[in-house]
Amino acid sequence: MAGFAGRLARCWYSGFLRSPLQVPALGLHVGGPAMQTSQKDFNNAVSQLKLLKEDPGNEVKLKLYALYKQATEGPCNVPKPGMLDFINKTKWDAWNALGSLSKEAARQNYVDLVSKLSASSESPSPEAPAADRKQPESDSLVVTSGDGITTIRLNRPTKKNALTTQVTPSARESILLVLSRLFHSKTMYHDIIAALQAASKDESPITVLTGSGDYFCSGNDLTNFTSLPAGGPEEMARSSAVLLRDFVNCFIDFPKPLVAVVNGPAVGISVTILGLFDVVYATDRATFHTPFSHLGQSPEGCSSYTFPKIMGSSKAAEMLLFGKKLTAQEACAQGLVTEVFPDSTFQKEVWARLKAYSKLPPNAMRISKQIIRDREKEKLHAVNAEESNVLRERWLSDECMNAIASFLSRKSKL
Ligand SMILES: CCCCCCCCCCC/C=C/C(=O)SCCNC(=O)CCNC(=O)[C@H](O)C(C)(C)COP(=O)(O)OP(=O)(O)OC[C@H]1O[C@@H](n2cnc3c(N)ncnc32)[C@H](O)[C@@H]1OP(=O)(O)O
Repeated sequence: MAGFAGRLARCWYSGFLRSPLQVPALGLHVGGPAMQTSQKDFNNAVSQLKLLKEDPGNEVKLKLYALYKQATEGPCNVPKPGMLDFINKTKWDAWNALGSLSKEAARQNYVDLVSKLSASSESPSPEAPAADRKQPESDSLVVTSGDGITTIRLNRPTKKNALTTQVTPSARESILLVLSRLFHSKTMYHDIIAALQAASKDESPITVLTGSGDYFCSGNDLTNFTSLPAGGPEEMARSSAVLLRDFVNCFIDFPKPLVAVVNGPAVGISVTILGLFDVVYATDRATFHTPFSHLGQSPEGCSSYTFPKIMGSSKAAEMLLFGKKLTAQEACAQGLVTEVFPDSTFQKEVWARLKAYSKLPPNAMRISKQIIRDREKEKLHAVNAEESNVLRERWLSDECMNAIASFLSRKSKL
């Protein structure tokens, strides 16, 4: 007890417990020296936010939004938006969660949060940009070329490289712009399409898709479903089906050797498109999971056609209908993966091999790919169109809505 009291006292004196109460969900101060922040400090923080070099992520942006509203308007005083108005409901929830926090305390929390973000965005990034970094379409996707290889790297490691339709805002965007861009604009899917189109015409003989961090990709970002456009769910489903079809078409039509360097687990659409790659190298840590039924959805990426062809109809059904997760070794035995490498040597071995392959005559490789793939293209486009149409319906189903709501409320994980 004495030890605990001593530690408590030391914490108190070192300022750790300066603010005696906290709102647990957001980790916010609600008392103590909060009253000392002036309107000027607050205005400075609002300006400072515009200079951030890195996207703080949607969760932090929501906190900032809520604190800004509380600091300027006081406790939430507007009616709760409807169930399907996901975005406004999420914003309302964040603001409402601040309860009766005073305007002064909200100002203090806002200033503290911005100053923390500014400090961390000034420290050097752990992944320094490669010297040959070419066209960063956004921070979520990094495209580099070198050694005869163009590498398209999914770069949202904190979200397991989920494919978002929300844009990573670049530096110098005002809070209003940051918030408005939370909703719609160019997406990671569009960035990948653009990167593939550029790579199809560039000098590199080989193109690679890989991920940053411990995941290859966790599939479609399920929070994409919260961005309801003006036309409501029907419009969201319609435009998403068009986006999906265009996205998959780029893989079907890609003219050069396309290699997946699967650096960790892969989920959903990042698994299904593998059937459209020429070669798939995987670390032994990778797993392959298509939980479409769990999500009330259905197969895409031409997997309803390529998977039965690659692994036989019954193995394909176990993955696509029942969501059986394959280990890297199983995926290799079933033909989805070309070769599995020990995680400790994965990067070294794979890149050395790809560098050697990239020295092969590029035209010969393109022509060989054409002969192998061309007779299937028409069929693949038809399958892609059909899968996208079926998904359009699925996205409006209760099964799908409930599964997404469940993930968003953190009740379910795969
Ligand atoms: C209608 C709108 C669509 C518009 C676009 C259409 C375009 C085509 C769409 C094609 C259809 C695609 C289908 C699919 O891909 S289905 C597969 C979807 N993916 C999932 O269901 C995976 C969900 N994630 C998880 O189950 C777990 O996060 C996972 C097992 C991947 C990892 O678990 P772990 O415990 O290791 O890590 P965390 O859960 O703590 O994850 C860290 C943070 O990352 C967030 N995260 C991870 N994956 C996703 C995701 N797919 N969507 C959204 N967010 C994701 C996770 O929430 C954590 O975030 P926080 O730190 O903020 O909590």
